[in-house]
Amino acid sequence: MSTTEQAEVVVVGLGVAGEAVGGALAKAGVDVVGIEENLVGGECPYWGCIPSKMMIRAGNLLAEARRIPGMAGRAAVTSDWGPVAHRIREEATANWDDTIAVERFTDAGGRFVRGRAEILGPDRVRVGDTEYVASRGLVVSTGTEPVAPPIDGLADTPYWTNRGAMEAETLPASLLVLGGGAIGLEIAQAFARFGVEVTVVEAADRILPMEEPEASELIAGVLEAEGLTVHAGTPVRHVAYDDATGFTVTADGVPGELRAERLLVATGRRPRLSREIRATLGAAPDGDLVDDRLRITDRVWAAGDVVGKGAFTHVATYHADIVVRDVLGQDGPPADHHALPRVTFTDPEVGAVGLTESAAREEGLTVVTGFQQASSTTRGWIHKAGNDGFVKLVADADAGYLVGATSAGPHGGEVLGMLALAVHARVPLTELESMIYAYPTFHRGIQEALKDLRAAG
Ligand SMILES: Cc1cc2nc3c(=O)[nH]c(=O)nc-3n(C[C@H](O)[C@H](O)[C@H](O)COP(=O)(O)OP(=O)(O)OC[C@H]3O[C@@H](n4cnc5c(N)ncnc54)[C@H](O)[C@@H]3O)c2cc1C
Ligand SMILES: NC(=O)c1ccc[n+]([C@@H]2O[C@H](COP(=O)([O-])OP(=O)(O)OC[C@H]3O[C@@H](n4cnc5c(N)ncnc54)[C@H](O)[C@@H]3O)[C@@H](O)[C@H]2O)c1
Repeated sequence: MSTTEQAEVVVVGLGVAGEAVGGALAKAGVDVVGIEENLVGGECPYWGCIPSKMMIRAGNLLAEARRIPGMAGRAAVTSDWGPVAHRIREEATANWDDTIAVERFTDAGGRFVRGRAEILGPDRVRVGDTEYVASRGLVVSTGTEPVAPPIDGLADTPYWTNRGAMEAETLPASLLVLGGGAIGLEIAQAFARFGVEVTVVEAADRILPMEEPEASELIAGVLEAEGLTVHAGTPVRHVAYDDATGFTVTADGVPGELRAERLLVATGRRPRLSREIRATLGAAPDGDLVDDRLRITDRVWAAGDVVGKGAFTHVATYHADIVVRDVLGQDGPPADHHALPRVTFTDPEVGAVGLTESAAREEGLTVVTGFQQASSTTRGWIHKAGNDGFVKLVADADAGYLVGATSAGPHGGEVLGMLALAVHARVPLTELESMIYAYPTFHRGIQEALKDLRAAG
């Protein structure tokens, strides 16, 4: 027999966004039911940001040690995946156990339900035999799921998504990575630094196709110099698997067959929100899911990856703050994604904010750009080994401020900080030109790129 439970707010999906919304509302005294079918905390702590960055930190240590010859003496480097797998199990994920996160939510006053929520309408969901009715609001924070491309044979193979890679206790001898985006490249480089023979196959004509072409060229060059093989513009036609020989892949433009012990599919993610559920919630079938208060309709909010404005943890927490304020009836700035920052944590890191040059041109802006190689700055020259990188600025010449920027290089994600502020606050170029840049820092490359931008127009 089915039962009905009332709540003020029902949150579907307690990943980064849902956990933040549910926890904050519960702390504010709102009667919240939070529903999670898997682990409270979502993709980021268990299979995403945190474990991948532990791998990257370890891989970067190996790479730095290998840079010692010619710079600081000799180093004999022997890699061991054991401490990385152990850290991911013990420190990051508690062996993929969310007890602490559940307690954090219930201690705040939330009512926790483990199970898959079926959204029945703008004010109700069902989990098993229980219907939960929300008197004040429904929050949809169901995240994204990996997309598997319709490649002949792929579905019948035991390929990895990010989850398989994050859970790896031992490393394969060889890895084929489908997709040269953030997930594919971060994992590819980290695994390769531990001795895995890695091949990346990207369907678009360059890896990191969403970022500046200079970034794609930079990272492809660095990866190839580290011994990885990178194929771009080579869509995969067929995948096969055999226990004895592993994976075999054929791709247009790649002679013969590619073989590897493991295959990672990292070809993008899609929101966990079907067209039927959009309709059930009263959203249009296509286009923006939410308004600038993150409302789908009057009493239904969405937050995080599912919104489709950037699949990043910082977007999920940004959305969560806005939803919490709006549910509580508090004032605050509306959601604004014009200065969306993102960092691909390869080495060198590719930090970017706002529009790329081509995106700015597509918007019809009068675009002017400035560029500076990291190795030509004093700090980059001193740094020497591992100094690949650049700063690229994209300005709206008519408005006189930056609309986008890329900082690739050592600490590229940190250098991004002031560029993100400049794009966010639409700081006039004249202000950026008149400030003092500490010497010798990587961010002084911004000052040089500004000079280049002025010289260009
Ligand atoms: C390998 C990898 C590395 C990443 N690295 C970074 C990084 O360095 N920096 C960064 O900013 N971002 C990174 N991300 C992205 C980041 O993980 C996501 O942006 C973030 O997790 C989004 O949070 P969310 O709450 O929107 O979604 P999720 O974390 O996906 O949470 C959604 C939750 O909803 C639950 N759910 C879905 N449907 C239902 C239902 N019907 N009923 C009940 N529960 C449901 C799911 O089980 C899940 O727990 C990475 C992602 C991956 C895969
Ligand atoms: N550092 C970070 O912040 C970070 C790290 C990892 C993931 N993420 C988030 O997760 C999202 C998903 O990551 P992702 O790397 O899966 O997606 P992505 O969209 O960033 O990259 C997918 C890549 O796969 C390529 N591709 C698509 N179909 C293909 C095919 N059939 N064969 C070969 N290549 C194909 C695309 O052209 C693209 O380059 C990212 O967009 C990002 O928002 C963020």
